[in-house]
Amino acid sequence: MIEVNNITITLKKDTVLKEVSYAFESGKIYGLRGRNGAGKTMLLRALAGLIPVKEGQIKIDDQVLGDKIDFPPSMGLLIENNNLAPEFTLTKNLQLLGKIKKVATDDDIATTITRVGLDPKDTRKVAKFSLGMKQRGAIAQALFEKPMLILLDEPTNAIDQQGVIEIRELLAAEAKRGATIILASHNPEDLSVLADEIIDLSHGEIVKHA
Ligand SMILES: Nc1ncnc2c1ncn2[C@@H]1O[C@H](COP(=O)(O)OP(=O)(O)OP(=O)(O)O)[C@@H](O)[C@H]1O
Repeated sequence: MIEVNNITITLKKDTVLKEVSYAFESGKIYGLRGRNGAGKTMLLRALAGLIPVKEGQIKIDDQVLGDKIDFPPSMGLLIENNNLAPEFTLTKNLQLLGKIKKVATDDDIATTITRVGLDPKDTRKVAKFSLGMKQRGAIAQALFEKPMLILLDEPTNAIDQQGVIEIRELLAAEAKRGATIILASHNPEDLSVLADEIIDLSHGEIVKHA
């Protein structure tokens, strides 16, 4: 359970999130909707522990972000550009990242790469990947450790039509596993097909949710 309690975030005198409160449950997919600059990415960043929250509070399973924990302990993240090292294969990238937490086996890595529609045996460096392949790789990076909180900014960007259907199925399966998924998207179909709840943001405020 993730609780956002009345957070206000001001960056360089701009209020980028204003009195935002929401409760996110496990096993559900939440869609963030709103115009460019509405605050979707800022909310994802705050949830990821990437922006200090000075007004209000975010609790991850009763632990306050920035107090007992700096980051959600079990989190998969895809925000803006992918962070894959271009000079390595995707498998090598995930193996290197996996060394920090040591929760994913080589089998988990291969399975996740297959699930995003790529080949775990591909010997090409990520630098040689197409845009859509890089995006699939970034989704694999967000999912390979089976995180309980998955934060995704525009996950289906650059992915071909058939791939979008596959990625949606994959995310639905992750929610079924029990993960909480919060995604920002400009694709109305991503939101209507995937989201259990849609949260509308405008000028940093939640204006509606359904
Ligand atoms: N580093 C920063 N410092 C100050 N303000 C910022 C910074 N980054 C973003 N902002 C501001 O925060 C507000 C919210 O931006 P955010 O990136 O969350 O919007 P968004 O809803 O994700 O938009 P988009 O649909 O374009 O991705 C915007 O007004 C933006 O100008």
